[in-house]
Amino acid sequence: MSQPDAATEPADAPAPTPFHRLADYAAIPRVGGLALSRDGRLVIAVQTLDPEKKKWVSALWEVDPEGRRPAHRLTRSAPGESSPAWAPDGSLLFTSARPDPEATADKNGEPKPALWALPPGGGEARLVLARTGGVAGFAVAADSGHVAVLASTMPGAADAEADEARRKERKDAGVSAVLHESYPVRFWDHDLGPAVSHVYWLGQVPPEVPAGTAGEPPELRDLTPEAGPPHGAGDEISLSPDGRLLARSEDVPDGPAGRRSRLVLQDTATGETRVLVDDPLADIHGGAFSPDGRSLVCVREAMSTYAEPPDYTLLLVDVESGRASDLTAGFDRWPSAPQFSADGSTVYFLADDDGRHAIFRVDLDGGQPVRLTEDGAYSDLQVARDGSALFALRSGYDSPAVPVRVDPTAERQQPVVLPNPGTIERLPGRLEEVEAVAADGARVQSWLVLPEGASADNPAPLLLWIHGGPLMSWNSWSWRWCPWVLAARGYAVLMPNPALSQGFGQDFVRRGWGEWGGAPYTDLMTAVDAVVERPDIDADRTAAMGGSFGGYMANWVATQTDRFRAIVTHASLWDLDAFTGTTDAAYYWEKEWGDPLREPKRYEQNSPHRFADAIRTPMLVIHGDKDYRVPIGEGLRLWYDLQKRGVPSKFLYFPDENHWVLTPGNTGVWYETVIAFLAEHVLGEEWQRPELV
Ligand SMILES: CSCC[C@H](NC(C)=O)C(=O)N[C@@H](C)C(=O)N[C@@H](CO)C(=O)O
Repeated sequence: MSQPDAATEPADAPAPTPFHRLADYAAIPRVGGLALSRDGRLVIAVQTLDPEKKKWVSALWEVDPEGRRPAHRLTRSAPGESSPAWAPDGSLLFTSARPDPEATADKNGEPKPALWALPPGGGEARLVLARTGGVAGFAVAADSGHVAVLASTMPGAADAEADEARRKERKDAGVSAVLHESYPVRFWDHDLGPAVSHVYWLGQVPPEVPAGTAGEPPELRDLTPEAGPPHGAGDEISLSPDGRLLARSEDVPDGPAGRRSRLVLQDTATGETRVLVDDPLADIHGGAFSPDGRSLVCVREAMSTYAEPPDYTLLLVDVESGRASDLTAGFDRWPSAPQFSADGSTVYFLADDDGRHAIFRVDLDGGQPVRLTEDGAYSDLQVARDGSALFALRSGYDSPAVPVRVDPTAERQQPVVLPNPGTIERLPGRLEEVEAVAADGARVQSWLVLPEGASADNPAPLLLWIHGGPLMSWNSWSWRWCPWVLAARGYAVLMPNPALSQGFGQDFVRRGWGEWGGAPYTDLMTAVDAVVERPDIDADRTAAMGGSFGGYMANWVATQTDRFRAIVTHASLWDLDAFTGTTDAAYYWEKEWGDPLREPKRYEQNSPHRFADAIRTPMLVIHGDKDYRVPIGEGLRLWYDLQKRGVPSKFLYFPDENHWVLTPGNTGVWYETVIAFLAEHVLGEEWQRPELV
């Protein structure tokens, strides 16, 4: 089945949906962060294309929590606004790299995010705090309104002036080098050091000064003067409601080239610090205070070993004594993002469950967690202060993220969608949930997107999409991997959750632990086998695609079977040994794979590069040079190995994208190139080279 690509039709012909034309797709508003005030005002961050269509820019919009009035835009600036949080007086704090209208000169050079406040009654936002290295994040105390900020700081800089002077010294001397004495040295897409993150106490947001008057820069107190490489004071902070205590997850050395995180508590008046939860066998993070500030709930992530995958649970911690108890013992899912209820008697949290990312509730006085939502994937959970409602962002394959209201007392509910600028009116096809049974009896759940018109008379070509992680699952909307863009071009897209996927229990993860080429691969084939039996799917025209771990698996598929007509592999792992030594956090992988020198077995059995000679399927390799998670060496070596063997292949290389392709222009050519490659090999059409690459 082939459908005309609206992109090739006259530009003024109306497209049936925004997924038919990549320009329309890029222009869909994208809803991000959500924040609820104590008096029930709701704000979301919405990304739209800038006038030049070179980047997506985020602005803050107010949403009616009752769902009666349309959302309206609160902020407007070229660099955009993000990370909204309400202060108890009703002012709205956010970060933005917008210029300060009061500033006489731009001391900072390249604009960096600063802390801004919009007054309670609306009007002009004002600059609260700027730092040369930018404001990386902040926390507001729910009752007192005290503020703590995260800012990157040069070693030994006691104040903002010294920090600025040290940065200038390096710049003037043309020095960008960093001397490391600990592991790791990079994170995601940036180098670590020499500046590291510090936590500063701002206290109350200083009052506004009359227009035209130069206010004194606010006084900051460094709560973490000892913060050092590689990660400084971390990037996760929360304040007790009265602002007296600050909890943060702190990164500490754990064996040679290893790290783990622990929870520390600081007295914000004295800076005195004590370790609240430190477990040599676990990472501790995500601390949230109870409304009375006497307890904390946090996530304990039992570290994986060669034999066992990680496991997660929620800890309820007494702030005074540090005594911790397991709130979700026996719950065979991985809880995250916990929040107390308004009266402190319950904790709400999120967890992957059966192809969903649901909201759960667990009572402090015992009992098993209860699932509150039926379908969809939730994030940005907010608890109303009067206990009447929860607010969150909900997405799924039926919708991108939209703000919703959730009843805290109802189970397995469909939430109320609140008016917002990101709702999609029509999708180019339909969504089904399907399942298959593996040889060992395990159930393999999948999402199947079907294009309009797919039928026995007009069976759709099939794309197998393989998720990354691998410890995650297909359950939420992704703008980077949006199946509807392919459905609008006539493809069915199968998104299976094979062994190692989250939300199906610990045993389901164990099935694939250390054996990526085993059950995770055979589960995917089981899912494909079941779907190609359907009359509305064309079993002869299929392709496999994946990114990151999904790219690993796409490579593995290429070495194991010739059943697909094409393979697309993005940011993929090719040589597991080389990858483990060069990724930004080797310790994350070494636990599962073992020391590459002393325990080579798993590397040898599961590394696709060792089976390169078996590849016959045409491959599209995609990689970004700023990818420090799966470094570019993986893509380069894969490309070389394919070229040496004469495998029909193409390499879409992004010199300045990271693990993800994020700019509108590059996103457009990503989809264009993938669509052209699939059209050639799956649909048998002539190769059409995308114009701009
Ligand atoms: C919770 S999934 C594990 C994430 C993993 N973390 C580290 C420290 O390496 C990771 O980044 N895995 C990548 C190889 C990957 O597959 N990433 C996927 C999912 O995050 C992606 O789409 O980028």
